[in-house]
Amino acid sequence: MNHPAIEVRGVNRVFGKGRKQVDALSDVDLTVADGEFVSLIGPSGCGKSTLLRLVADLDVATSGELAVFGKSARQARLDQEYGIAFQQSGLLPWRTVAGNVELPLKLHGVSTEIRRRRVAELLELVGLSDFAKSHPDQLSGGMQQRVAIARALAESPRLLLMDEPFGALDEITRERMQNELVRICAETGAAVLFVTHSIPEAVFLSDRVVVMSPRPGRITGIVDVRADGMVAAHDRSAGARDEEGFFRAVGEVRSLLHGTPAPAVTARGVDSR
Ligand SMILES: Nc1ncnc2c1ncn2[C@@H]1O[C@H](COP(=O)(O)OP(=O)(O)OP(=O)(O)O)[C@@H](O)[C@H]1O
Repeated sequence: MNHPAIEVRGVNRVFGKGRKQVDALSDVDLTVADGEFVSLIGPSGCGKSTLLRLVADLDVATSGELAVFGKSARQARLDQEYGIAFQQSGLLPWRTVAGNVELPLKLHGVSTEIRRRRVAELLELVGLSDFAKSHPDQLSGGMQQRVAIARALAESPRLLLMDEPFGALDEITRERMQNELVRICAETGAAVLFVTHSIPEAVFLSDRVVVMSPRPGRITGIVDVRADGMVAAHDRSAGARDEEGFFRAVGEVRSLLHGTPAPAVTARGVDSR
């Protein structure tokens, strides 16, 4: 049986005790299918990063169940089922670009020859073949983020966990990186759980956008961007951002975020009543 990439059931995360208690996540249920791109969006402090960290086995839920490809988060980490990319690229400044990308492979004892081939493939995938010998401080922010994505993909994970990976980039670079990520996901077939503060970014990238409430973080709604006929199922071309359906989806996510009535959306378009 094919397991979903992520299954979260009734997850709660409480930090601290007594007057200092923080209910970060409350009764969260979420399934991310194999190969699906799901974004988490919500106000600051609503628990997006906490949820991602639980999936990545960087933190443990107070209660509830969580599985990654049918395994515990810990087992999935040990089996290198996922790659992680955060807002700060987290590259090691003293290693070259190639040296950074190959690091996970080296740590897992992959032979020099296989590492060399895999790094060449990955750098080609992210368009940085000419920069293998450069150091991170010789690259722009967008290029550094592409190196981080290449590193996250090094072990061919079936799942990518991304926490605002483009948050520190300027708007032009950010859109370019979104286009790149779409292409990389199409080529690798990886599922993605993606945290962002940007509604257009979430709509452009995702199959589904999960909207969370202010603390304690709960899921208040899910916009099924592709299934609701807002953005054509396979259209993630750069031009999709100018389609009417794209704006409808953005409007729907925004109204869920702000708790205002959503415009009625049908498969045929906006219901203007
Ligand atoms: N280790 C911790 N100890 C105590 N409180 C924590 C810890 N980690 C997170 N929190 C609290 O849990 C809540 C959720 O934090 P989290 O970082 O998940 O939010 P977020 O939605 O990712 O926020 P942002 O959009 O600002 O990055 C916040 O109130 C935060 O202060």
